Order: sequence, then structure tokens, then C-alpha cells
Amino acid sequence: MVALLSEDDVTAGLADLNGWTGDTAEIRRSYAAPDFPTAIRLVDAVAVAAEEMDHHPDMDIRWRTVHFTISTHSAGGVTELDLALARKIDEAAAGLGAA
Ligand SMILES: C[C@H](O)[C@H](O)[C@H]1CNC2=NC(N)=NC(=O)C2=N1
Repeated sequence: MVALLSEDDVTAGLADLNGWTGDTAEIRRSYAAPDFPTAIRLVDAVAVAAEEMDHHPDMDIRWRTVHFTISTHSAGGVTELDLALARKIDEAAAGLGAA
């Protein structure tokens, strides 16, 4: 099973990401897309990445803003898998002009 990260590991991991916050329980970030269809495209792109990784974020769509919350359910908190998925989400968002 993948290991839970310490508070220091999570802090260091968040510092390497752009705009993500959180703690040892979960990490989160919201992106504003240019419009609603683009927000849905972001969700779709993240769905593809999540399936490839077999690691799935919670996604909450509010018009053109998408809120992502990630933790590793099986471990009960934040692991390297969550930081890796956050990087993938950042890439997808950048490609769609969501920030
Ligand atoms: C069987 C399958 O690998 C697991 O249920 C996966 C699926 N996606 C998952 N996603 C997340 N975020 N945490 C998990 O523990 C998890 N487990």
C-alpha cells in the first residue's frame, strides 16, 4: 500500500505545485476556465488522466469554476499519488487556459 506523507512532505509537495493548498488529509485547488464548456473539457481531460492512474479526484463544477479535492482513500490521507495527480491536473488546466 502507498505510504501516507508526513506534514513536512505535504508542505514540500505543495510548494512544488502551483496554487494547491491542503494538509495531510487532502489537497485542493480551484481553476476558473474561460467558459462552461471549457470547464467540462477540463473535467473530461482529468477523467482520462485519472483512469490512466487509477486515482480519482473529487470534482465539483460551478459554472466555469472547477474545484478539485484529492486524497488517497485507501491510505486515509495524502500520498505521492495525490501530488502526481495534482501535477496532471495542472497540465490539463494549463492546456485549456484554466487558472
Ligand atoms: C480498486 C481501485 O484501484 C481503487 O478503488 C482506487 C480507485 N481510485 C482511487 N482514487 C483515490 N483518490 N483514492 C483511492 O484510494 C482510489 N482507489
